[in-house]
This record gives sequence, structure tokens and C-alpha cells, in this order.
Amino acid sequence: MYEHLTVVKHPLVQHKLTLMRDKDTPTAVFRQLLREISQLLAYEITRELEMTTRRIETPLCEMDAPVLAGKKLALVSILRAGNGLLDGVLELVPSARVGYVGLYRDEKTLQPVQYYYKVPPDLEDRLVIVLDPMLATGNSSAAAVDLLKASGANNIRFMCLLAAPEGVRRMEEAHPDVPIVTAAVDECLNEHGYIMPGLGDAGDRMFGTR
Ligand SMILES: O=P(O)(O)OC[C@H]1O[C@H](OP(=O)(O)OP(=O)(O)O)[C@H](O)[C@@H]1O
Ligand SMILES: O=c1cc[nH]c(=O)[nH]1
Ligand SMILES: [Mg+2]
Repeated sequence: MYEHLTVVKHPLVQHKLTLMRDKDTPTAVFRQLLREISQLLAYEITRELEMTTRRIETPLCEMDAPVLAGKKLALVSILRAGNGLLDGVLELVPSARVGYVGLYRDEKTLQPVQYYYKVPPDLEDRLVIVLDPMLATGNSSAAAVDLLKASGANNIRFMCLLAAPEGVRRMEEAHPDVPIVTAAVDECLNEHGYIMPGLGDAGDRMFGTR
């Protein structure tokens, strides 16, 4: 469908995603599952991080051992639901810098409304991983990437849990340079812009709001 799209079909990811889709899964379990899946998706999205070597001494001898190269990566959460992915990824990459893009989707127009923006410095020198569990119309993620590019970011990846084909196409048109990693691409959007079959409103299910 899209050459920069990776769907992580690992059995653990797919099993946990099914539990998350189930409407009877309680808030606390939903949150925990999202944290667990975020780490499995992070494993995939960081697969090609640049490496260098560092001279170290083991108890037995010296060696040139592999370490991550370059500046600390930046994780950017699209509020609110992005924070559900952020917590887990930060456990895996604790020294990452963190940014927030506050966006909510207007229910009628399905256009994103911005209410907050704060990102780390030197974005042009960092890999920037944008986090949002839901890629529906793609309007929110495309807007977040617009803002990050305006701040200098030029090496951006997008991590989500569920994508709609419409959102993948929107991102491909707006930002063909941004690879997407997701756990699934669902069938379509419904008339209210919700992903079908989906899992409902990720933010509401995560925080117990409606
Ligand atoms: O691809 P789109 O059509 O733009 O839809 C996806 C956006 O909608 C949800 O956020 P929401 O507006 O519900 O905000 P919330 O995270 O505060 O609940 C979701 O977390 C994405 O940010
Ligand atoms: O299905 C959807 C679409 C947008 N946002 C969500 O949280 N869920
Ligand atoms: Mg929401």
C-alpha cells in the first residue's frame, strides 16, 4: 500500500491489540496493554538507529562495543492519547528528549485544533518519533508533522497502534518522507471519522472520559 508503512504482525502485538479492541476491557488493562504494545512497536521503529562503537574494558579484555550514535532522539506525543505510547517508549529509551503537541479533533469538521506546542531544541540533529495511537483521517498527524518540520525536524517517524487506509494515504501525500509503524491497518472510517472496526476513542478509553 505504502512503501514506508510497516505493520507489526508479531503474535504478541496482535493478541494484545485484540484485547484492547474488546469493549469490555477495563481502563486500567487498556492502559497497561498500550504500554506493552508501545515497547514492541518501539523495538521495530528504532531498528535502524545509527550506531558507532565505544572502547570499553570488560573484566577480561578491551573491546570496541556498539553504542547508539548521534544526539538523543526526540519522542513527540500528540496529546492526549499519545501519552499512552510515550510512557512505554520512555521506559525503553529513558534518555530520549520529549516534546508535546496538543491537538484535538473537532467533532464536526474533523480538523485538528492546536492548544499546546513544546519541543526539544536542535530537532534538525535528532531522529524524531511522533506518537499517537490513532491515525484516522490523518489530519492530526499531518498537522503535527507540519509543526515539527517548521521547527527544523528532518528525520521523522510516526508510531501508531491503529491506522485507517484514509489516514495512511493522507500521510503519504502530505509527508512521503515519514515512515509509519503500526500494529494494524483497519478497513475504513465511519461517518463520524472513527476507525472501523477500531477500538473506539483511544483517549477516552485510556483516561476513562467520554
Ligand atoms: O487522524 P485524525 O482524524 O486526526 O484522528 C486521530 C486523532 O484523534 C484522536 O485524538 P482526539 O482528538 O480524540 O484527542 P484526545 O487524544 O485528546 O482524545 C487521536 O488520538 C488522534 O490524535
Ligand atoms: O477511531 C478513532 C478515530 C480517531 N480517534 C480515536 O481515538 N479513535
Ligand atoms: Mg480522543
